[in-house]
Amino acid sequence: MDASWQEWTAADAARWIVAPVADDDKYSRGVLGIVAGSPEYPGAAVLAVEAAHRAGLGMVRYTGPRAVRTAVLARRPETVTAPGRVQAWLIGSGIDMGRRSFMLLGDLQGSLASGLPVVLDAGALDLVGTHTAPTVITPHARELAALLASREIDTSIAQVRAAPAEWALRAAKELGVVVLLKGAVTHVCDPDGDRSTITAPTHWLASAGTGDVLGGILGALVATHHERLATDAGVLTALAATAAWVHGEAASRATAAVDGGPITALDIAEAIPPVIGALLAH
Ligand SMILES: NC(=O)C1=CN([C@@H]2O[C@H](COP(=O)(O)OP(=O)(O)OC[C@H]3O[C@@H](n4cnc5c(N)ncnc54)[C@H](OP(=O)(O)O)[C@@H]3O)[C@@H](O)[C@H]2O)[C@@H](O)CC1
Ligand SMILES: Nc1ncnc2c1ncn2[C@@H]1O[C@H](COP(=O)(O)OP(=O)(O)O)[C@@H](O)[C@H]1O
Repeated sequence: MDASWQEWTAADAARWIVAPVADDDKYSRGVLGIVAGSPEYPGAAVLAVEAAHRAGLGMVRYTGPRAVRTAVLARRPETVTAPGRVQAWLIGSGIDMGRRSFMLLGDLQGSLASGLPVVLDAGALDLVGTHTAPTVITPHARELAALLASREIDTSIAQVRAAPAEWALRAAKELGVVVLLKGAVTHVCDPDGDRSTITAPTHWLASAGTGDVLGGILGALVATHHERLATDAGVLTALAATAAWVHGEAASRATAAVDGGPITALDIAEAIPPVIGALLAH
């Protein structure tokens, strides 16, 4: 691998975790708007919302389809389902690009037009480049290959899997956004040359929904740092690397709690708070 890729550490991550102070309220801490989940994939919204709450932020607003809202509220009644102001967006998880309704597309485009920092995942990845908001995309190898192919950049899943560092960097430069390319080693980079790897501490992560949990963690970190992001969009890269580190560490703790046995995406979300606590004490 290129020597300029550095492994993100606990000490690096600890710099990006903030706890509330006396004059904070739920709004100053950051509100994350989530446009995710669908009748086909309601669980993705539940997982992203759960992870965002567990990572620590002021509020989550979720205004998706009624059936999905019901599922989200059953798991996390703290979630606000009325529309309103937010400081950051997580969009696309659990959405099938090919089945987006006119209304949903309007919601996605509205989020992007807000100019607020945005985490673009799964079914919203094709919208990258249609706006100027500070953006981080969170594809896995198949999604990155499809996205690049749609921009007439000739590649394949096999090529992305064989050289993830190169393709993540190429995508960041061509698309002008922060790229978090998921895998057993996650690559985070931006067009300015910042680049980090996060090596997953456990392969039990390879199960359905863990990417949705990562999106929730990252969305929460972005919302929490909204004031800094308003003047310095460059910190998005560090926030993305921190989210991947927290995700891996939560998975590590979750499997350790079951003697190294299997874990689910929800187990990972539930293991986030002690990871945040340990980073605050770091
Ligand atoms: N709980 C939830 O709500 C969850 C919701 N989720 C949401 O789902 C959405 C899609 O995300 P994704 O990454 O899974 O799909 P995607 O990149 O389009 O790849 C599809 C490819 O997989 C392949 N394939 C399928 N079955 C296969 C098999 N048995 N064995 C081998 N291959 C198989 C299939 O190949 P094919 O069958 O066409 O040959 C196709 O190429 C996304 O919005 C995400 O957020 C997920 O997070 C999970 C939890
Ligand atoms: N073999 C593996 N070892 C460790 N981590 C993995 C492995 N495969 C995938 N992951 C991690 O698991 C998560 C899977 O996310 P994603 O592919 O979006 O799944 P889903 O769409 O089901 O949520 C990512 O964070 C990725 O880095």
